[in-house]
Amino acid sequence: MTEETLEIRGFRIFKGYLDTAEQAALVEAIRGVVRAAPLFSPMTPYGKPMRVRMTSAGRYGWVSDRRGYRYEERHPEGMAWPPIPGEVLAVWGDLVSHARMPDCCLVNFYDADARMGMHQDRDEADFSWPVLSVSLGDEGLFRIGNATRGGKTESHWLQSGDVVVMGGDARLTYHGIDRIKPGTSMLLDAPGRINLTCRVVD
Ligand SMILES: O=C(O)CCC(=O)C(=O)O
Ligand SMILES: [Fe+2]
Repeated sequence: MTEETLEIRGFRIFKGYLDTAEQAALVEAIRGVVRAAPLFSPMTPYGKPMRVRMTSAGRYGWVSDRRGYRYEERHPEGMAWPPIPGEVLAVWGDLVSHARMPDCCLVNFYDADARMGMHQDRDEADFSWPVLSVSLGDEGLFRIGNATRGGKTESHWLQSGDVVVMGGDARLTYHGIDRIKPGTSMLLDAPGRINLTCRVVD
């Protein structure tokens, strides 16, 4: 159900890709992931807590602590990550590839005052695979920068149901979430935003 597709600096933004029922089904599936692998608050390698809480599904999950950013086969509490929900894989299949499925679906939960600083996603082995992002819940202000840190940026409010494909030259472009706008979606029971990013890891 894509309403329109935008392209900003090579980021393909499918506005309203998921309808309300599809969004609700994804939220249910993610609740299952969180029951199996609870959200945790990662530390940056510099010892500062990250503002988002996160968990993962798939063969690998993304973690961060004093030892650095990396993928691990186990949650910090020791359990294996649950499988990536079929609803998420379906979006990947439609927009990226049927030939290879992602190894990791990172789940980021933003509460009303969470944000994510500008960064590149570069812990994966093969940058020819895009990162696919799904937004659920309150709107988030997505900032898109450049191939190196700094410089002029462009921003776009990501809404519930929007899907972004970050591939090609945009794969290593800096990006982040400046803030969310609590109360802009009724999808979740409380203010907040969920973002899913699917990644091919190795
Ligand atoms: O929350 C978002 O929309 C982006 C998340 C992100 O960039 C990441 O998890 O690497
Ligand atoms: Fe990212």
